[in-house]
Amino acid sequence: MYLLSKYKDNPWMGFNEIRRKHGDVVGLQLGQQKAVLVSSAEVMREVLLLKGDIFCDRPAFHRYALIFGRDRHNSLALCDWSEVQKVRRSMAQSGVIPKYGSKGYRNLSKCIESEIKLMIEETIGTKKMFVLAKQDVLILCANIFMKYLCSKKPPNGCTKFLDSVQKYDYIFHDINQCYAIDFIPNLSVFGLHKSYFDSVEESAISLRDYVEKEAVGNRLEATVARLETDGKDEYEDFLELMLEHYVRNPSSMSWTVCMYEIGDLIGGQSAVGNLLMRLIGFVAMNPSVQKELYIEAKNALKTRPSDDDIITLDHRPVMPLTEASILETLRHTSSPIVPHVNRVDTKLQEYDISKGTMVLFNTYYLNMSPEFWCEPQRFNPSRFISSSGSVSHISKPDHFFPFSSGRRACLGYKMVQTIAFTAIANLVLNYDISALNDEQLYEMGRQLAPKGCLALDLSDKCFKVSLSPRSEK
Ligand code: HEM
Repeated sequence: MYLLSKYKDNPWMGFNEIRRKHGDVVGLQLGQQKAVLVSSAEVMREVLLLKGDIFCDRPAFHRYALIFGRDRHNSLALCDWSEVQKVRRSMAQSGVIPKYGSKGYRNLSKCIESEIKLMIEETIGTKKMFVLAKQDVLILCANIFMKYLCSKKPPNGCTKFLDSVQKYDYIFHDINQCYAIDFIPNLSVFGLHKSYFDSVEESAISLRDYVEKEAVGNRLEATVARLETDGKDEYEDFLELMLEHYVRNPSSMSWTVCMYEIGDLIGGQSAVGNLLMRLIGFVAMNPSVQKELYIEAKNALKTRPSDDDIITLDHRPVMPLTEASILETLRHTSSPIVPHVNRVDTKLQEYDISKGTMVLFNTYYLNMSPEFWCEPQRFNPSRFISSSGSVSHISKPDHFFPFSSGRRACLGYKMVQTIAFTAIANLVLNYDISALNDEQLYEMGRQLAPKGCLALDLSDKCFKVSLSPRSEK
């Protein structure tokens, strides 16, 4: 803890020092918590894949419980592995990882396109420069998530909806932090962070209420009515799929678990919003990359014209650089894998790992070390492009897995890739994106420096960019 506290601004530098001194598998005692730091792709694969059935639980941080009704097992991402988790994970998978060409995929691409089109129509008509803030990006993503998962379109300016967007981001920001009290729960007797934790819990309770009343509303009654009249397995959206499962198998998932599941997935809006804002920031700071992205988008529309001159998911195969700009943002973000915990005594390489040890993954080292990447600090999407003849395609090295792997791997990667792709492609096609002024440029550089955390500063403190409509497309 002492060594890590030396690197308050970026604890990953502390992890790197530990790796340099002691190797790829290092046992740590973090307060009352036994932990092991792993820093090689080979050992990570041992944890995530080879012994995925052993390292499948999560740490029991009190903070996690506060967000989920005082029981972290209500959460999709922070619970231990269980029969309920198996069921709700596979259900979530069919909702947020729709197969290419399926009805779900077509529905997702329609939701994304209509929201992006709306944003462009509302802003481009003015032909004036405007300021884009993180809140705008979060609202765009929240609209897509609500529409796709629950077929809901909150009215413009709806205060309950705007409040939920802000609260989801607040909770997301908190989950991405790490506190000494997580590892030394006894510190709570000193009332450390009490008012802050109270406000996190309050926001989480209010979001739970929002989900049940506004996102779900009367859909349970509607699902029951549909099943009684036609009984067909045709569901409209993820919410209906989940409610249908609840009606048919009430003993396999409680109502509370269902409400947290849909709430967790709607909350994915904040992860996508923060990543997209990062990508927009990187594009603003790197005009030469922006120019290449613009040319790629313009050419894609020429070879595959679309209604309304919008870049759609159908353009993905001919826009590898745009795809690569998302990967490069993920590399720079170096968001950590949520810690895993082993449920029985086991071994990692030749080391004994006792039951209940928390595994920390040194993804920062794998993503930012000059041992693995040429000029790792540079934002250079082309590093993910390979060419065979005149055809370019994406190629990812084996040590890069931003969404993790195995039975607890991220469920949101398709939402991230599809939304971020369509949004950035249409933004660069229509606008020149730049820093607002020198002060904002400095802030952007500071906030985008790799720190192993996906959450940007909260909306009121986050950098802003300027968008000037292009004179020609
Ligand atoms: C840039 C955005 C995102 C990144 C970098 C990211 C990354 C990750 C990582 C590294 C994990 C941990 C995997 C593990 O422990 O092995 C994870 C878990 C998870 N992610 Fe994401 N994620 C993102 C967005 C999303 C979105 C948009 C959603 C929902 C739609 C989502 C849903 C989940 C869930 C449910 C889990 C927990 C899975 C489980 O524990 O079984 N993620 N994510």
